[in-house]
Amino acid sequence: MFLIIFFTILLIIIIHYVYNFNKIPKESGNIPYVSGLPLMWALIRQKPHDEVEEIMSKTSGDHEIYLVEQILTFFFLMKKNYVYDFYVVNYRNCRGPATKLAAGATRFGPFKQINFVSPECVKDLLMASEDVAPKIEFHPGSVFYDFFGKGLPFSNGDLWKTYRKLATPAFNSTLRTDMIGETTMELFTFMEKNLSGPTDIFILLQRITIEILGKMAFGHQFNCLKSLEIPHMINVYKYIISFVESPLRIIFPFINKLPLESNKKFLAAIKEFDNFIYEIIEKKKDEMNNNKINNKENSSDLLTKMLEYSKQEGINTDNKQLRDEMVNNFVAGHDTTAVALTVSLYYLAKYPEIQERARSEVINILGDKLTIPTSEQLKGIHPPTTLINLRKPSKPIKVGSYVVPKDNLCIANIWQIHHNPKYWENPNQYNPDRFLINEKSHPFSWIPFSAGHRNCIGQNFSLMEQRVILSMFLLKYEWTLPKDSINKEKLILESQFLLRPVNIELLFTEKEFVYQN
Ligand code: HEM
Repeated sequence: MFLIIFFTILLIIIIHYVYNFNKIPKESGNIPYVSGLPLMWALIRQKPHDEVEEIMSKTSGDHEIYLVEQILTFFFLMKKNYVYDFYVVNYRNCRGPATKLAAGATRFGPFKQINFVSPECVKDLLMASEDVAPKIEFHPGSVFYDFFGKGLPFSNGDLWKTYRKLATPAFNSTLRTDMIGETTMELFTFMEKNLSGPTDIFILLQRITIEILGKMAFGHQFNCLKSLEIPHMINVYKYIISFVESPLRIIFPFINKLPLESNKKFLAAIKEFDNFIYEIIEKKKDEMNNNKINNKENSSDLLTKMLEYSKQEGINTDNKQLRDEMVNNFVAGHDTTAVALTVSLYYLAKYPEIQERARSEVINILGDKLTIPTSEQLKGIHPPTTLINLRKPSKPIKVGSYVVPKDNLCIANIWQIHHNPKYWENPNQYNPDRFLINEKSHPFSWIPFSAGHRNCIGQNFSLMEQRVILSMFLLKYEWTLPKDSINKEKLILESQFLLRPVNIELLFTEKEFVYQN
């Protein structure tokens, strides 16, 4: 049955493409149209992300902005049962000119999308006011809405303004290096107890970034670093994410309404996760109303701070909206940082001389004993990052010398911006020094956390987290790529819901340092 559906859909796609091949759509205005065919072919062959981007970059030539057709291509990655990809230009970028990371958001279906690949054009898009270029929103009936609701990344107008206003100061007060450092020490103990030989670093870093996010977002310990067993709530969460990523359900949303066992299981999982978050919200509210929040330990998480600010400002917070904010922070805040760190550790393994230089930099600032850095010390250490953005103009918008017609999905293709040879010398070469010599020649040529009023609210937190973890790794271990690593020649990134590294195993050797209090 599955095969019949699969081949029928494949046939429809092929007919659609043959029919539309190089036909310039009327709605593209003066924007150049680029065929999505070469990209589709790359996706069929399951090319890694950088090759897919390169193919698209070659196909689009020098255009700063272009319109491509999204394809309903859904190739299941058999090994992981994950979607490969199903839109023409993959806007979840990653690896920037030096070490970079990933993450993403998605919009699927038989739509056209406008791809922004130059800093000048992206600037006009990201700086456009919200009434011209709002973010996309999910609506009831989609699995995205069921889980993400109307959290910051997917809301506009007064709702977004109110919660961004509450979250901004709350985020600033979560910048505590001690909590991250202590959790990193837990990670080292976990590694000593449970791991030997080559270690899948992404899977490992997922554990610590989830643990840190639980503490930072709502003061909860998931205990991902206590044993090899994955905590129940994290399994529930992972199940929800795998469901939300299911292409068939996004393309044919009616499936979600059918009385299928899988749908019931999904809704039950959401309910379980929601109850878990609602309980935390209720507990925090109760603690605050009864003045039980009196020590640093349980008062510096994001949720508590948002509740405190809402009380001070006289803003009524709705439990459902707080739930949406927590869910969105949770999803936006751990794999992104885990990928960034994985990519950093990978390049430092691939280039041992750069690892040594990074270690010397850290030792210079922190001394040569394993220690938790302070915020002051962190200012001297420089790590990297990157990402995506989705806008759907409600009115025609002028971008460079083009006019983007309304209702077209606009994507800032950060990958291509970060690899644009017009702005970066040898963009594919790993060269962290380019940031020291300030090679960035345009304010929008390096936008890992986006820019403008919808930029990443977790940027400072993530950068601090990366700096603490990376510097502590440099003090504690030396690491290399195993001889048979599949990433030996180059970093393989797989396009899933978020861009993910594939089997980045590293070999760690402990350095002989004593923990310094
Ligand atoms: C390396 C790590 C991260 C990267 C590369 C990243 C990247 C981004 C980017 C590019 C956007 C803007 C999208 C747009 O312009 O449409 C964004 C938004 C957002 N990020 Fe991050 N992010 C990271 C970490 C985090 C963390 C740790 C959190 C929270 C704990 C977080 C929470 C959010 C939220 C809530 C938004 C929506 C902001 C709004 O629309 O007002 N992110 N992120």
